[in-house]
Amino acid sequence: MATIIQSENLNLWYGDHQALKDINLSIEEHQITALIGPSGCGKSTFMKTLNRMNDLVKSCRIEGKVTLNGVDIYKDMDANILRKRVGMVFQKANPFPMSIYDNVAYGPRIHGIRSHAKLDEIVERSLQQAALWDECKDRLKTSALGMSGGQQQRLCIARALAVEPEVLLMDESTSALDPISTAKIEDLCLELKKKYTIVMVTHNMQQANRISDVTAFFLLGELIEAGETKQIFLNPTNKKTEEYITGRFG
Ligand SMILES: Nc1ncnc2c1ncn2[C@@H]1O[C@H](COP(=O)(O)OP(=O)(O)OP(=O)(O)O)[C@@H](O)[C@H]1O
Repeated sequence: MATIIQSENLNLWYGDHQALKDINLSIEEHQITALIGPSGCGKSTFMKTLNRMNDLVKSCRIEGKVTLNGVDIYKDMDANILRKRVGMVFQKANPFPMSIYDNVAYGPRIHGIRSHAKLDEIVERSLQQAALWDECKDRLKTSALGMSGGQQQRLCIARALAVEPEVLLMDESTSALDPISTAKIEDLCLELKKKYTIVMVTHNMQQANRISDVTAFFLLGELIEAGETKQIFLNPTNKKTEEYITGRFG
């Protein structure tokens, strides 16, 4: 197993508020890493440091290091290249107000792909990978906004996959979905990890337990404990982790 992303002594402030405190965490290739913890503990903030989404927040200041395959993403990597390699899917599906096809072709077009044949191929491959092709192959030119919530979220996954990232960040990507759509996305994640590395924020303990390989528990900006999911859920080292996963707070 190889480490793909590593955070080293990572500290982050929004103005005077320190939202991340000395986070050291390795993300392993082809694994699903779940970030858990109560609201406001820094899970999303940490995840956003992995593709520099916090660059967009003016008050945000970062110290420490995040590396992608050993390269410092804050010092030695262009943010656009980084975001192509580390894609993101948000809590609420956010398809662009355009056709299904154009949503998926959007990223590849931005990265300079013009050939219709090539774009057709990418759109089909990405929708296949997102387990959406069969449901929408006959309506590719219709608006993405006419899809169900679960379909829209899988479309956002297809859009992220279209630029062939290495890592997929998923920020509570099933929290707005019904159980059937959630199960579809969970199955999809298990399939996708063969090719990609997935980091997900989830409030759903069963979900973390069901599909992740590694679980990291955050509390008040600190990484309390990270380890193999089975161990974290069956035999956590830290009392606070145990209290959280058994629902005693949060
Ligand atoms: N853009 C921002 N500007 C200022 N403070 C922020 C910003 N984003 C997050 N924070 C603060 O940083 C802390 C961590 O927030 P973050 O969203 O990372 O938590 P979280 O664990 O993902 O929470 P939730 O589970 O509710 O999404 C919180 O105190 C939050 O108010």
